[in-house]
Amino acid sequence: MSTEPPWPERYGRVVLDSVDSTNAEAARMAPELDYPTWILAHEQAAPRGRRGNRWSMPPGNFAATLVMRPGGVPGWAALRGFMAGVALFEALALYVDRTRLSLKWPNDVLLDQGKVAGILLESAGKGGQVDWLAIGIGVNLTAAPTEIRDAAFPPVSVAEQTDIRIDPEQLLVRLAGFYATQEDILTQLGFEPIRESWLRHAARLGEIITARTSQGEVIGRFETIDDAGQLVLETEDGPKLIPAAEIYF
Ligand SMILES: O=C(O)CCCC[C@@H]1SC[C@@H]2NC(=O)N[C@@H]21
Repeated sequence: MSTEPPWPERYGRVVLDSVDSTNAEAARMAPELDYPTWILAHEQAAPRGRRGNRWSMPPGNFAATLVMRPGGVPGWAALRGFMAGVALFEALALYVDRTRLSLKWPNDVLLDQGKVAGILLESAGKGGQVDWLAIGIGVNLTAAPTEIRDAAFPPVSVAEQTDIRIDPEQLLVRLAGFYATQEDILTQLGFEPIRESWLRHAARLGEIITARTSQGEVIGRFETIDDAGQLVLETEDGPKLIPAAEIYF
């Protein structure tokens, strides 16, 4: 891959040797932000994962956060997790055979059925309006963390699964390009084409899966995601819409 694509217009870029967490840095930068900005760090001392979990970042892995002030209601901002998932899928597919990659709802990337990347959305706002949104993306490029949290989806890394070495800064340029395209699609055509792209790469679509929610488990056929990104399961009691859950295959 010799030619470097251009950095997308109207996006800033900050590259740090080390930080506590790129999402924490995003929150600090947000009040002064003029335009959406990618923050990449080569080291994170306190990376965070979804649901209050810690995220582990062995050296050489990818850690970046896109911080923006998109305005609008939280549900609309949350669609950007799917946009980031599609963009990350496309960026990784420049290096790795795309048939080995898939998207696990809501926004993990799987490589050979193991978790290779996770996305953490954090936001703040008031009066029902989003003030800022941080889309934090971690990709196991060189090594998977050794502490296995989710035995159903053991962490894997690109290097260990494929022998392919990806430079984090090079991946960022490609990811930022694909992400900017997703924003253009959202502006011009709405969420529907993004929903369709996400579904094309979805893991286990049409199969029976288990969603573990705060109210218990729901088992059903993974039919689709709706226009708010909710999981739609066809269960014995009819269709169920699930806004938040961990899913198991
Ligand atoms: O739990 C998950 O699946 C989401 C993990 C997200 C990790 C990334 S690494 C870059 C950004 N900064 C953080 O502190 N977390 C996210």
